[in-house]
Amino acid sequence: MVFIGGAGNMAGAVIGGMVASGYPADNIVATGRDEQKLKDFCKRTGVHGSTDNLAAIEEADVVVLSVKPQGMKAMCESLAEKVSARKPLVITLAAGIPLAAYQRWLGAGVPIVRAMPNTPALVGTGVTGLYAGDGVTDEHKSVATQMADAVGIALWVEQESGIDQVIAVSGSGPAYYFQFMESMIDAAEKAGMDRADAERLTLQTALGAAKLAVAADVDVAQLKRNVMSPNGTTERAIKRFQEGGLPQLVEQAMGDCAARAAEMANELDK
Ligand SMILES: NC(=O)C1=CN([C@@H]2O[C@H](COP(=O)(O)OP(=O)(O)OC[C@H]3O[C@@H](n4cnc5c(N)ncnc54)[C@H](OP(=O)(O)O)[C@@H]3O)[C@@H](O)[C@H]2O)C=CC1
Ligand SMILES: O=C(O)[C@@H]1CCC=N1
Repeated sequence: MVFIGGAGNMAGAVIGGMVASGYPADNIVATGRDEQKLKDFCKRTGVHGSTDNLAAIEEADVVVLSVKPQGMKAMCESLAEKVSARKPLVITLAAGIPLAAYQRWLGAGVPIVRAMPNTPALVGTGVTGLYAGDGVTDEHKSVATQMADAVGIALWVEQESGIDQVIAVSGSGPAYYFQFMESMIDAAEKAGMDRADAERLTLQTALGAAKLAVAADVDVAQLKRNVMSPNGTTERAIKRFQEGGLPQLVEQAMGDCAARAAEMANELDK
């Protein structure tokens, strides 16, 4: 499996998670332009590295594309001849680029899966949304599912627009939680707590809440009520969140996120 842009944030997290889960590092090649960065990454993970994309994909059955959306067209066009001749399974991790664009850039008939992972893949708790284009076989789907399962949970969506919904929930979602944690840490420090203590307590609380929510047989609304004593402290805090419009704000932010993914598709060089 060859990851183009493999030492980057997203592919690096997927590769790190795959290797940690037992996938043989020897079967993975990461490519990049920055030789030192690639070297450090390969040393850390045990995978092979190359600064030559064309040489790296020479015999690849699976090519994972993980460069920034802005660099995707040029990168695909540079691989097109080889990819359209050999037709490996191409899995793209990019947000905001529709399958139709890859078909233009790589040539028709190449099996392409759009995958939308998230960075918690690095610690095996990732979420990957998947969408299969034309010509993707069950065998291809099982390869993509295996990659996703190795680093967390997978969800196949039926419509390509489902990928934008996945981005709004889980692709970008880790950053929403990091923002919330950052705000809690800042507030606790402002209130007089030592920053390191604030960080430790905030992170453990986030971890505990997520673990409890996954394990519990009641929904998150009930778990929230379980923390709220009538006329107690939590009720006062939650009232402030609700009066401040947090639920609406979350809905708007997720809407903006999905809208940005759709907008990015219109900004592509044709
Ligand atoms: N970050 C995230 O949480 C998520 C990102 N994504 C998607 O993943 C993709 C990558 O994002 P992210 O990892 O954040 O970005 P990064 O910039 O961290 O990673 C991109 C990598 O691509 C490499 N690269 C760029 N051009 C080339 C090229 N021509 N040949 C080989 N390698 C190249 C860069 O290497 P070098 O520095 O050596 O140039 C860099 O390491 C994006 O398309 C994004 O939409 C999807 C889900 C979540
Ligand atoms: O912010 C972005 O565009 C990428 C896609 C999902 C998470 N990061």
